[in-house]
Amino acid sequence: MRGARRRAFPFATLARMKSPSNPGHQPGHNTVTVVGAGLSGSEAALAAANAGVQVILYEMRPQKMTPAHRSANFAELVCSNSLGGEADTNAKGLLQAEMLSVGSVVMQAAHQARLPAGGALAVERDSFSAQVTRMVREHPGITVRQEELTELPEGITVIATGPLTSDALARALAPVTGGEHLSFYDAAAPVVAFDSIDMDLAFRAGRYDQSADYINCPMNKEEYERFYAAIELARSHTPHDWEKLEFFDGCMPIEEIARRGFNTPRFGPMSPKGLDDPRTGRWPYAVVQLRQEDREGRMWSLVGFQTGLKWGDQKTVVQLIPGLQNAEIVRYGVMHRNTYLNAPKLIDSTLQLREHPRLLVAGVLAGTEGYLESAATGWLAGTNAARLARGEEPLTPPQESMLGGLVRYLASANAKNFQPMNTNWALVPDLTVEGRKKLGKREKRPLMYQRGLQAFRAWATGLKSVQVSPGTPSAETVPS
Ligand SMILES: Cc1cc2nc3c(=O)[nH]c(=O)nc-3n(C[C@H](O)[C@H](O)[C@H](O)COP(=O)(O)OP(=O)(O)OC[C@H]3O[C@@H](n4cnc5c(N)ncnc54)[C@H](O)[C@@H]3O)c2cc1C
Repeated sequence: MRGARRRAFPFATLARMKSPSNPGHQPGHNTVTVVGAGLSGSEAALAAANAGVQVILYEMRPQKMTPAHRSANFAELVCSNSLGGEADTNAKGLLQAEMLSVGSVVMQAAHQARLPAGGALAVERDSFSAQVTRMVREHPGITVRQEELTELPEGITVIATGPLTSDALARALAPVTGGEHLSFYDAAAPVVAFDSIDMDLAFRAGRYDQSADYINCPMNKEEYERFYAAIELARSHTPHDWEKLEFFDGCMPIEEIARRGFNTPRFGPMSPKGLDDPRTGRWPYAVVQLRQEDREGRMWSLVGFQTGLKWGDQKTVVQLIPGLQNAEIVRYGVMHRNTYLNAPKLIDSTLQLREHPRLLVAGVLAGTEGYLESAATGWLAGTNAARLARGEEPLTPPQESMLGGLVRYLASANAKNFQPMNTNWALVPDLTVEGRKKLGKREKRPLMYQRGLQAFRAWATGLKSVQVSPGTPSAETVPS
């Protein structure tokens, strides 16, 4: 079994720690505190509780809401309702399979709440988070405290407070992170009502004849030029201070994409590739795709249209899209603060803070991007927190696995311009087969998928606290 060989937490140190900042918070030796019940915190709490330790879970909602959350539910999805592609050619597909194999609560709930979305794992958001909430609340080993934590508690703690960590806790984190936590903004896309979409202009299709789960709004050149001019004008009305900020490439506002050039949206979220317009039999000049948001299909979000435009301007821009000329916007796009640590400077691949090994971080705060990545790092942080509580070494999954690749990247990336990272194939070692010069992506990725899943399952099988589900991958030999 591969594992990081350091930072077991000595209990003598535990005894010397400061008294608790929150009255009534008294973690014992077999107790782990988890702060935040989002994607990562819910997963961390269940992983630790399933490993047999007592968990105290703090969640500040609904007493104190974040700017993006709307409910009191745990693991609320604040923007898209997709956990990414499931195929064995997709890096997210591998991470999903790894998480399923160790009984991830987020993956279980996602499968129960899934909606049709081509090759992606999309969910009905309310039933998804209701299901996670139920599983966390019903676990006998978890005590939920619905309050904001404003100081770091004593004892072994997983901090999973996400991109919208409350200001008070962010301040409390500064001394242990050396003030090296950063913040910037990213954006959510508008959602429109299905019955306001003109289906005489829009058409249902998936790219390259994949299942027709998307609604596509096609544009000819003149329509695109009008749309582009409007978005340029709208951008000039919007306060400019956010433009100096850095964005995740995968969540860049559409107006920022447009600022980079006339054709940039057409080569990004508005790409027409693989979409035959039934009216012309050809690919349009540009396309806006809509993805189903709720089980009934009454709400559809504009794919890749995260935006911080003022709401009046947003409406003008959206209604210039053919098929959306009368669109009713049921949720406007917004931009939000994002808090994360400079992971390579601060954390080990076990997700412990190097200088404060009793503290573990997970989710966006740990420098990951994405729902699935947050959940997966939550699972590892919870598992390692439980190991520390039992006096065992914390571990790192194998490097061939997607989770192993991700946490190794967090601990070892270039700290200078560190930006949150999501799952991708470059995180795991490349694959070569003896006697073959070069494998194409389509050939190689399913093999990397099997290699990663086999390695992960073998590693997880060695963890006494984890039940690894039988089944995939196939028994055929995987090249190393
Ligand atoms: C606006 C926005 C849109 C996003 N869109 C997407 C997307 O479309 N797809 C995607 O994959 N990812 C998206 N992300 C990024 C990321 O995947 C999600 O934010 C994800 O929810 C992060 O999981 P997490 O567990 O780190 O944080 P969260 O899920 O936000 O969980 C953190 C929890 O901690 C609680 N909390 C905060 N401070 C305290 C405190 N002091 N005491 C107690 N509780 C506290 C919060 O209330 C929250 O419930 C988006 C992020 C933002 C901000």
